[in-house]
Amino acid sequence: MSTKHQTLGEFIIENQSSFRYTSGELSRLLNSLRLAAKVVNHEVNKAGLVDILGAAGDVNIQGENQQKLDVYANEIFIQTLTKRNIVCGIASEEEDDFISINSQDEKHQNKYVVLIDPLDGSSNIDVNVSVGTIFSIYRRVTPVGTPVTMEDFLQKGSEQVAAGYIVYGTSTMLVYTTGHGVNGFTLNPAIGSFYLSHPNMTFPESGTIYSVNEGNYLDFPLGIKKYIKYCQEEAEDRPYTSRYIGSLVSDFHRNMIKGGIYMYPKGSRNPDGKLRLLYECNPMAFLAEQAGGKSSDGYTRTLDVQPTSLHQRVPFICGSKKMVEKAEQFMREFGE
Ligand SMILES: O=P(O)(O)OC[C@H]1O[C@](O)(COP(=O)(O)O)[C@@H](O)[C@@H]1O
Ligand SMILES: [Mg+2]
Ligand SMILES: [Mg+2]
Repeated sequence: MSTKHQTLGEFIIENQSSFRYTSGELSRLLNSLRLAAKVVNHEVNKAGLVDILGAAGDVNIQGENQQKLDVYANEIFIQTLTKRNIVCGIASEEEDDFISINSQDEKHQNKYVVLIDPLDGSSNIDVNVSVGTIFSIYRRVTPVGTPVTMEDFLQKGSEQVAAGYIVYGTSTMLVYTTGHGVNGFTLNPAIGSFYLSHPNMTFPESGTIYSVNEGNYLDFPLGIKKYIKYCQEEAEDRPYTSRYIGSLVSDFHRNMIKGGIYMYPKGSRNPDGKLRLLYECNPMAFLAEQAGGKSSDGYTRTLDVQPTSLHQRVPFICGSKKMVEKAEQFMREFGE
């Protein structure tokens, strides 16, 4: 059967033997994320017709006004994973603390924890610009059958067993890795199935697209300012194009297909950067590296950063290998 006709469900089963652990549990977990993605996609597509736009009225632990779709997506992913007795713990951008889930089946103790950004690009929800969901999966480190602890979540990104995102855009795609390359699946809304549309996705080694919120330019470290000037005035392969959607998932997806770099540096408003290490930077860094790209905070490889808290933020540079290396060179030369 040509891969183009392969559904995500078939692909997961077929590739199960390549997983680090082959108990079928990770396959069931990925299938649950696939299901939750379809439910959220259904709601996203009719945003504007149903009462899902605007603020929900609460503020999350990040101090951000939660959007109704943030709350809805958060509930759908947590319910879907909890009801299926598939994970032993969940951490989410929209939850202050991690959720410990006891197995409903004595004989079967779950081994995986999931960290999610249920709705990425919240500022774009009300203006019909593409948004996403990001997930990161680890095998727990504490004994199976005992309640999960913070230790199970504060693992280095290099320990991820799987990571991915869903982009709710002109089409809805689910893109993920289990450490054996990156594959993209497009949802056929008429049938309600994801099909393998982008096998073995890879970052072009270099590109001419840079994605950064230049509105914060004055605040940027000198190294980043110099790199942006390099893109605009010095690079041999000019002209470069500035493209910034304001949804990490969408900017990353475009740059992975066309070649480019995404940057969210630190600045006076965000002394540690804005993006969250555990459920934004680590999963995107794992995908980037699996697709031949690169990711760091300007100095340290993102996946080597030892997490210290659930919602910690880090500076983030991610994309085509040569472009990230160039930006790192400017950071080493000019620093903060
Ligand atoms: O508006 P800014 O400061 O440029 O930030 C945009 C960035 O913040 C985010 O929206 C943060 O993610 P959330 O929407 O999940 O909070 C990223 O998707 C995006 O790249
Ligand atoms: Mg986000
Ligand atoms: Mg979010």
